[in-house]
Amino acid sequence: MKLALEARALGKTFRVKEKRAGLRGSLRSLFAPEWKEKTAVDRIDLSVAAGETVALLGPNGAGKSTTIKMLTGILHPTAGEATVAGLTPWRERTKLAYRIGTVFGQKSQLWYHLPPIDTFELISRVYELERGDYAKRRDRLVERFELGPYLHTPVRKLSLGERMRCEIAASFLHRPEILFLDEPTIGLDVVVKERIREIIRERNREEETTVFLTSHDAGDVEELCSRAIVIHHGGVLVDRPVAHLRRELLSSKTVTVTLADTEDPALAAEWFGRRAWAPLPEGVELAGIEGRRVRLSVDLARTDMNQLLASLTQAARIADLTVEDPTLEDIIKHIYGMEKTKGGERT
Ligand SMILES: Nc1ncnc2c1ncn2[C@@H]1O[C@H](COP(=O)(O)OP(=O)(O)OP(=O)(O)O)[C@@H](O)[C@H]1O
Repeated sequence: MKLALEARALGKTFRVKEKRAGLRGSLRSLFAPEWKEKTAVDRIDLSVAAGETVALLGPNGAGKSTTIKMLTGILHPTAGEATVAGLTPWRERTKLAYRIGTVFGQKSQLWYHLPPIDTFELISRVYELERGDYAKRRDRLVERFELGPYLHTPVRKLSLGERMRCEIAASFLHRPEILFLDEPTIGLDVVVKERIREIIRERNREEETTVFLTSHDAGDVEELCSRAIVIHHGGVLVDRPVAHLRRELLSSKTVTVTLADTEDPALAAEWFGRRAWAPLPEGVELAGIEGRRVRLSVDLARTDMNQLLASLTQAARIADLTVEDPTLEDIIKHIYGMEKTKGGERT
């Protein structure tokens, strides 16, 4: 198996100024600052095979951006080693730039006052792309991302969605082997998100581009990635195929019951909260009530689903009933929760 990237005991500790309390403390901090060490990434191990699509997940402050910055050579680690496309990122950053693409959702790589076509041209010169090949590739990306109408408009006048499509097209121009994406769809509408994901998937399929992304959007993970690495407090918590996350980590189902319209919706709360069961059976939680629709979260380890459905149909006249897997969003929340509980036990 060819590796696209590998990190061993990779860590980053920042030195941060500790602020003292009060005005006098602030003044003292100004003239005699007190420093403390802050671990952003705690000696993580990870490896990604060539052609794989991997999501790096974690709550705010978990160390995702710091990890990506070390893997792309922007930051020097304070511990450990990493190899990306066979290179040490922070020592061979220029060489690495030819082999990888980067997209930071919060930071533009396009020249703000220039139209995207000029940035594309500059990129083609920086990477010394062959003219004919570059023109063909640019035209194909322009067509796939539907950039035609914005190509000659200065970037500062583009909407966020238009700009992000240009950003991602720009990162693909030099045929990177590995694409690093930090929050690529943040703030975009569903249509643009979908378009971006579709083209990233296409590049992965056709050119076997390795994708390594961070996102708070479960859709990015579900639609783009085959594996998820969850980090928390700077360390790796879970590393699993996305398809397994659901099965292995949350043994719950969401049951949605729609009461028949002969039933009074005002009674729903009473039925499910008090009348039908008082209290709700063990392992069943009321997840929400909207009019006649009631959502229940059911823990399969503690509840017999057959019995539950039977008692539901007895308790009320039901127009519709669905049983679904929890969303990836729920699962990720659950994983963070697991870590919190562990943290609680430790302290
Ligand atoms: N330059 C820096 N100096 C000091 N501390 C930093 C620096 N950069 C990051 N940190 C700290 O390191 C930790 C990890 O930050 P990082 O940006 O990697 O998290 P993240 O997982 O990307 O979070 P988010 O989802 O909010 O973007 C945070 O506590 C952050 O405050």
